[in-house]
Amino acid sequence: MRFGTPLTPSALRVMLLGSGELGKEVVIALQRLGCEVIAVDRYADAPAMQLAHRSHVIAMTDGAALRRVIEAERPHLVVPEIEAIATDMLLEIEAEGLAEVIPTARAARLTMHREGIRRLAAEELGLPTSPYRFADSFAELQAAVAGGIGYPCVIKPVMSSSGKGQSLVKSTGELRDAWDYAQSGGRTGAGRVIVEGFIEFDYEITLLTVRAVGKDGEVETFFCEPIGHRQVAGDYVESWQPMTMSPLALERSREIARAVTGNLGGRGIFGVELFVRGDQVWFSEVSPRPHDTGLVTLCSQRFSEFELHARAILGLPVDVSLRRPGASAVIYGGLEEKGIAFEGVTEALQVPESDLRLFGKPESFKKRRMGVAVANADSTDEARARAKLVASRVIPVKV
Ligand SMILES: Nc1ncnc2c1ncn2[C@@H]1O[C@H](COP(=O)(O)OP(=O)(O)OP(=O)(O)O)[C@@H](O)[C@H]1O
Ligand SMILES: NCC(=O)N[C@@H]1O[C@H](COP(=O)([O-])[O-])[C@@H](O)[C@H]1O
Ligand SMILES: [Mg+2]
Repeated sequence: MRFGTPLTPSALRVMLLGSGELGKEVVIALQRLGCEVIAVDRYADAPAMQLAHRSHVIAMTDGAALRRVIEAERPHLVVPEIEAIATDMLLEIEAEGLAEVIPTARAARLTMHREGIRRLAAEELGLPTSPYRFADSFAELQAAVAGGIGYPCVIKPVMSSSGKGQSLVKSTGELRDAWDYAQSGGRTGAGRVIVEGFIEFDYEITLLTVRAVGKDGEVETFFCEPIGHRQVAGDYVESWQPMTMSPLALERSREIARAVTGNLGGRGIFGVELFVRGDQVWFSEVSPRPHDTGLVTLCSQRFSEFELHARAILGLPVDVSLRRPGASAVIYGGLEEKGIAFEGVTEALQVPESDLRLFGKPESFKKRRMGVAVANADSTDEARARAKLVASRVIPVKV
């Protein structure tokens, strides 16, 4: 990769498809390494757009619109930041050599859709997963549950994230509402759902896995320390690193992560989501990009997951070492308002070893993630208490 000067013909141009809080940190990391960054998303003034050299608002699921913006900007690298993108067009763009897609267009296509990644993991790679079926109608959903998945089960749109459209269903009476919610709650509208058998896990982790060029010039796999996290209604509320695991569970987690990221290929960071009970490990899903639970690495690692992503995609060496135990806690909007303000920031940052990100999203929703608190301590328990205290002191208010 040749590093140049932004806004001149020598620039190394990187286009982000998706410009949320995760992309914002990637932009910072890329710009520190002298890249020219173009941010794209479905709405104006998205967090990463507020920093990028240029930005574009398009429907990223519209292939023609995606091609137009890539042809106009001619980025060297195209970096998906969200799953809802016209990934068939990314395959074409990669095949034509128009731009390099991170980590690969195939990885973006398989993971945008729960069916693609689930069939790859369970049916091709033979990895342990929850039992699952797909359904295109309420009748098919009923048949899938009656035909073996049973209760409790989890129902999700095939294209969604952060728990959007997801329900935990405990009995037949709740099935209709779950179907309706999956039809209205996904990121790209109605359609197919996955129904998964519920895994009674002891805990769940994200294993950040980096594919980056190693000492001998070949792509190697690096594992960050596991991240523990807690989810409410399918959305992450807090995470911590390192998560203590049995040696066997950690080894199995790494084997699964190596298998799935090795198949997806390319360079970059992957968030491999795993459920753990005792020494047993199940693959849940994978993001071929930074992961929300990995926000904790802003304080816990030598290089955050965003810096690691930037380094890996630019072909630079990585260092995945932990710096100090840390934790993150989400700050929700709590309000349905545009241009909200935040009170209590001074008090929040009086908590020892703490820090804060306010993402700058132009509009708040009750359950929209608007910021995150991070904190370090000697132990993850103490770091969690600190991060939660910081988050609780930040109060979103209407202006
Ligand atoms: N089959 C399952 N058994 C038990 N818990 C589950 C199952 N599927 C999902 N969950 C719970 O719901 C959470 C969110 O599920 P999942 O990761 O599939 O959704 P998502 O919308 O892709 O979330 P994100 O985008 O934040 O990763 C999981 O982290 C887990 O806590
Ligand atoms: N679990 C995936 C995830 O956390 N993605 C992050 O949330 C943003 C969308 O937020 P929004 O829905 O508030 O616009 C995405 O752009 C990405 O940064
Ligand atoms: Mg998930």
